[in-house]
Amino acid sequence: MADSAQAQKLVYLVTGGCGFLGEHVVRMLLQQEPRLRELRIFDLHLGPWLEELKTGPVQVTAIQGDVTQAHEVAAAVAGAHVVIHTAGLVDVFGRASPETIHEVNVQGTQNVIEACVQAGTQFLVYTSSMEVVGPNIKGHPFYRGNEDTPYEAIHRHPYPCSKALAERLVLEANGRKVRGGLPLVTCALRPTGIYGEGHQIMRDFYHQGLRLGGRLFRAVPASVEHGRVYVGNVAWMHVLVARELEQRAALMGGQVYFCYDKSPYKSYEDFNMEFLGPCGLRLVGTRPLLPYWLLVFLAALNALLQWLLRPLLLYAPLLNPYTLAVANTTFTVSTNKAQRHFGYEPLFSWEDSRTRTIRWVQAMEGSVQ
Ligand SMILES: NC(=O)C1=CN([C@@H]2O[C@H](COP(=O)(O)OP(=O)(O)OC[C@H]3O[C@@H](n4cnc5c(N)ncnc54)[C@H](O)[C@@H]3O)[C@@H](O)[C@H]2O)C=CC1
Ligand SMILES: C[C@@H](CO)CCC[C@@H](C)[C@H]1CC[C@H]2[C@@H]3[C@H](O)CC4=CC(=O)CC[C@]4(C)[C@H]3CC[C@]12C
Repeated sequence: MADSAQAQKLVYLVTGGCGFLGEHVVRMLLQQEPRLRELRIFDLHLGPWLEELKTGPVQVTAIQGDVTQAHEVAAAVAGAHVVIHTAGLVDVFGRASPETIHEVNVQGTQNVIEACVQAGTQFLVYTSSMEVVGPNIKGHPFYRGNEDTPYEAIHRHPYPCSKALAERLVLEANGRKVRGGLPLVTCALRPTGIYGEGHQIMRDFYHQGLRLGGRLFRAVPASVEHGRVYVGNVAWMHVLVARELEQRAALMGGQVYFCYDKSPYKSYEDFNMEFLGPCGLRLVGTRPLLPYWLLVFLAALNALLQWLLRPLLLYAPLLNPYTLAVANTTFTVSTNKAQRHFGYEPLFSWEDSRTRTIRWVQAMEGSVQ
């Protein structure tokens, strides 16, 4: 693939290319992959920003489609050299049913794999998640762990269950013969909590803080550390993996890589304050204002209300037993596997990542109602 005769010859497909991460992957590919001829962006909902990309040298093809529909996926994959599969239903709030989460995240991924096999597409990069590992239902900490750190990964929630199943499908598909007889080369990237421009939960916290008079109230102890990674670096890692998979198929095929960078280890809330603080918000309390047992009670109450109200309306607050458990369990990654296997170094320093995210939050101010 790296040979110069193939300059501007490659066709890439990004599923979920209009999502938070997907948009960064799309833009990163256009900036950093000189061999691109065509970039296909497949998503359930296409963004208007795609129009501006269509004037560049690379053919940008927007495809409105659903990963659960095998024929739509097959049509999008036909003729692609590389597929980056980021599409997924990211729902830990109970907005979608467990069946829908499974259908999109697991069946959707199976459809992508089968489409690669049928079309003769040899390279598949899958966006997995740290949630495939943990935090587990027992709340065991994962402290500075790497891809080989033993951890009891036991899940009940539909989202991590679906990501774990889908990741397994992708890894097991490595080596399958695709049309034409060549082996499929797959690999899975596991971001920790992604942040950066476009992050919906950061947006929600910002607006909540404004509604509360510029304050947010600490709910999680500052000692609980949460792994975070800048979206630009996650996108860069996807682009690099896609680029290196052919040359290093024997090493990288069937492997998992945590997505990491130099973002500091902090609690979820303290980390968010790195951006929300300079935008005028204040985190009240050096300790959680409410005792943990009360938060557990409120989270359980929210779950009960969600269930009771379901026939009438969708009640899906941020706080539920699962999000409380995740936010209260240390999960941090310390690894250099991506650097060793394919030369990954973060493209954005922590200072750049922070500045970019702050600028994005500041730009939102104008749009606050
Ligand atoms: N946001 C985070 O902190 C993390 C996200 N991830 C993974 O990264 C990937 C992207 O996540 P985000 O960008 O945060 O979410 P997102 O919700 O912003 O993006 C997902 C995209 O997939 C599309 N999509 C959903 N269902 C689809 C379907 N049936 N057919 C076609 N497209 C569909 C959505 O329209 C959306 O554009 C997901 O696979 C997620 O599991 C992994 C770790 C952390
Ligand atoms: C107790 C609340 C009071 O402020 C704080 C609630 C914060 C939660 C909504 C988030 C805390 C940790 C987040 C998750 C984590 O970053 C790992 C994730 C990986 C993914 O693949 C998808 C998103 C998420 C599950 C992410 C979701 C939001 C949190 C639970």
